[in-house]
Amino acid sequence: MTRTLAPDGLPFMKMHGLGNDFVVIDAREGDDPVTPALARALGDRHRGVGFDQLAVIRPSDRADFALEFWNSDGSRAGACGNATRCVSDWMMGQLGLDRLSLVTERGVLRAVRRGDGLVSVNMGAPILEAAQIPVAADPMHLPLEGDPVAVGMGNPHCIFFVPDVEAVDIETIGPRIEHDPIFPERTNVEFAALTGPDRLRMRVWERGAGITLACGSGTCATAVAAHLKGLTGRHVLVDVDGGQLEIDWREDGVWMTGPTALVFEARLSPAFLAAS
Ligand SMILES: N[C@@H](CCC[C@H](N)C(=O)O)C(=O)O
Repeated sequence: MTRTLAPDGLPFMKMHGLGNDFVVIDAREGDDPVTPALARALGDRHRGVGFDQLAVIRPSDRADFALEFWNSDGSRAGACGNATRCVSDWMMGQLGLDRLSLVTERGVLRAVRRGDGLVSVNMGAPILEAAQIPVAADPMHLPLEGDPVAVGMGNPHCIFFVPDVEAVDIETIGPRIEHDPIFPERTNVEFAALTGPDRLRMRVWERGAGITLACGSGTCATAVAAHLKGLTGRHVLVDVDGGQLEIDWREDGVWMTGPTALVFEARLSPAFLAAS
């Protein structure tokens, strides 16, 4: 990869979806500036900008644009639902559209701005091959009852249904499950409970980022798991720490809808780029 060290720095945007926050770099023109080291430096909330994920916009000949995701620990992620909604919303504004297509590691996805201003993205079909994890919660020596469900949304998720989500010590249990050897690529970990008809409460430990206020792909995976367990229908509301997402598992994929926010636009200094 070559590095862009423009004399006036590198433009970026800060966005969030329900407090799941992102730095977004538009790399459709110019050299590729992103390396694992730059992602880690930028993700540092004290010495960088701080984010849960870094999203890089690239050109595509298959869709309106392509998106690539990095976690704050410098690892890559195959999917990020909230960043997909945020960047799609911004891109629809730039292109004067109210719907568009984009390419991620999952393939071509579609995004739409609804009449109420919320943005929906089709995250594609869930991957259910590993839906019953071969190891139950007990042998993992976890203080949790019930076996987890594994759902892929272009990235791995392991969902535990628990009686009281607020009582789970996510900071302790989350990293143990993320790094358990049964997940060779590590995993995102969700803790969920049914709180009403077709309504779920979910908290998350994200692979490569830790506790976040929302995880779009995790919310999709949790809704799929809840339906597979017979707890809900295919259309659910999910309350996460940062707000609420609407999930609709349709014939053509799992649609996720929620708010987006552009917080500010700025430039990374050449000195920061040179040091990272
Ligand atoms: N916050 C995201 C998920 C980000 C990627 C995840 N941490 C991974 O490593 O798979 C979302 O909104 O989906």
